[in-house]
Amino acid sequence: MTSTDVLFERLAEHRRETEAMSLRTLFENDPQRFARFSVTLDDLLFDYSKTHVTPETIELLAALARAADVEGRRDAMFAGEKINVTEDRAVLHTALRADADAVIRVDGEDVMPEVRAERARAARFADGVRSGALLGATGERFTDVVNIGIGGSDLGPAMAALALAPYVQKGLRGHFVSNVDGAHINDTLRGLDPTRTLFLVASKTFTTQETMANAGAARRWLVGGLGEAAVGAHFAAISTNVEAVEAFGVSAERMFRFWDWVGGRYSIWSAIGLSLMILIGPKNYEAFLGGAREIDEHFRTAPLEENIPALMGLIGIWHRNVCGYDTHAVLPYDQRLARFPAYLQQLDMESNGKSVTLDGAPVKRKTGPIVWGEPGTNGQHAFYQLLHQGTNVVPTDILLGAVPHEHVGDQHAMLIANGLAQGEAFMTGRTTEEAAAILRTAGRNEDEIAALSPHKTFPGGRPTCTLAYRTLDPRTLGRLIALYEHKVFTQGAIWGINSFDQWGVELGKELANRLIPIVKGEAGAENLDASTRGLVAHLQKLRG
Ligand SMILES: O=P(O)(O)OC[C@H]1O[C@](O)(CO)[C@@H](O)[C@@H]1O
Repeated sequence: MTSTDVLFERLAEHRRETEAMSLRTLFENDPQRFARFSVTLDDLLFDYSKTHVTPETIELLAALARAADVEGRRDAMFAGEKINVTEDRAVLHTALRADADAVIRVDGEDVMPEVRAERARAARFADGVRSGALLGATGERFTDVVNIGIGGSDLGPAMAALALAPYVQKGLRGHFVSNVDGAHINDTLRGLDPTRTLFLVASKTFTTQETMANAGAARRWLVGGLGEAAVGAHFAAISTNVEAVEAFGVSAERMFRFWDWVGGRYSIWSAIGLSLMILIGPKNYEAFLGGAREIDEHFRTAPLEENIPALMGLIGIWHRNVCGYDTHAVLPYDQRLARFPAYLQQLDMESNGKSVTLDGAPVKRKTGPIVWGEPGTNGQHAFYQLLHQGTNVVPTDILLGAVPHEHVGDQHAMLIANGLAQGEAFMTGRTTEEAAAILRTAGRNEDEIAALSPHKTFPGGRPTCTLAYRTLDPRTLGRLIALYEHKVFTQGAIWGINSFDQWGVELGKELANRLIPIVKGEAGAENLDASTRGLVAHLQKLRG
């Protein structure tokens, strides 16, 4: 048995000893509970007191992190070691937001001069679009920026452009096309004017089927409107694959590079963020990077017991491996974070949805949970019923911003009150006796009370972590993303998996490529399994 196995066993035993104690009791027994189980970092507050942890739980979890050498692995990542072993790559999204004078080496070479130079090029381009120095082929100013990408080349900029809408320059609109479904590009282009539209083709590999198909469609649309000669002025590309970009016909000065040591789901900090940089401006984009840098510094230096992303990861381990909860809901009480749960799905599930350890052996325990969520208060009227009374316990993260960008009556107070109320309700629940007492006060008779009170009982004890911040500005968005990145890192290190590859997406891609000619009727279906063959035949019949 390894030292981590021993600690997992001790955690299981500790869980058995403490499970019966309700969250209510934990609060009653310890007036210092909130102070004990919350951490602040400037305006940011991470409150994990509404989870079933005691000082001993945190001690054991921190010991587990130390036994798994989370700190050593963290330092190896920041130092540019090739911790993505299956792809033989460094993992250095942190270099993209590092200090101005940082020196970070990969294979002995300082990558920072190139990082800075490429960001400066992107900033010049963004400024050119924003100021009107860079115009379309007919001399019009760009008003619409269409990012064409998918996964990490879409979710980050799309999520962030919505989150930072108050910072978008007036007169500029961002659009994000990802799905290979032609409806997506079609609906986006409808209503756009080619003379004022700039396309950014964003793809790390520049081979991704969806992106290449959509880029081709955009090119045809533009050529249809303005002719072939206009392509150069209306397209830019972001990729690690110089040759493929050139082959697509984008000139070198319209190509923005990043490097194989930036994972797709960690690439918002690279030129993949160009659409965001154009929309909010290089200065705001720098503040966004700066926010992430603050969290990097905190993650690198704070002791595990006061380290917010490490604690987020450890509490996630507690919920996943010790309490046995399968999913994790992220509930931002901040409408502009509507796409944040989707962004985190890729970050967390593509990183930690793994079944083998770094050396290829089967994992000994469950890895990444299913991550999902919707902004509050919308989710309250959809799936919270299950969160409160369902048979699955779902740990939640509630995100709360103190200061809104706009003041619409007293709606912000209503929003915050709802977020706080849900955390409180998840925690305290309502006993059957309490439900009965409320019914009695409402004048119900004893038969009605007996019939109704079980339905009006809330088990409570449903764990919540709350992240509160001043306002959703570029710096804060950078901090929030980096917190979750390092949370995912902490968990991957404890599970001993590679959080930086994504081989699990390959099989579906291969099979789709094999099926395209079959679906088009250009190849026979005889080698397919009976179900897929039957489905192809049915769809072909419907397609006529
Ligand atoms: O940027 P690319 O190379 O087009 O890849 C897009 C996405 O596809 C994936 O490889 C998964 O299919 C993601 O990891 C990545 O973010």
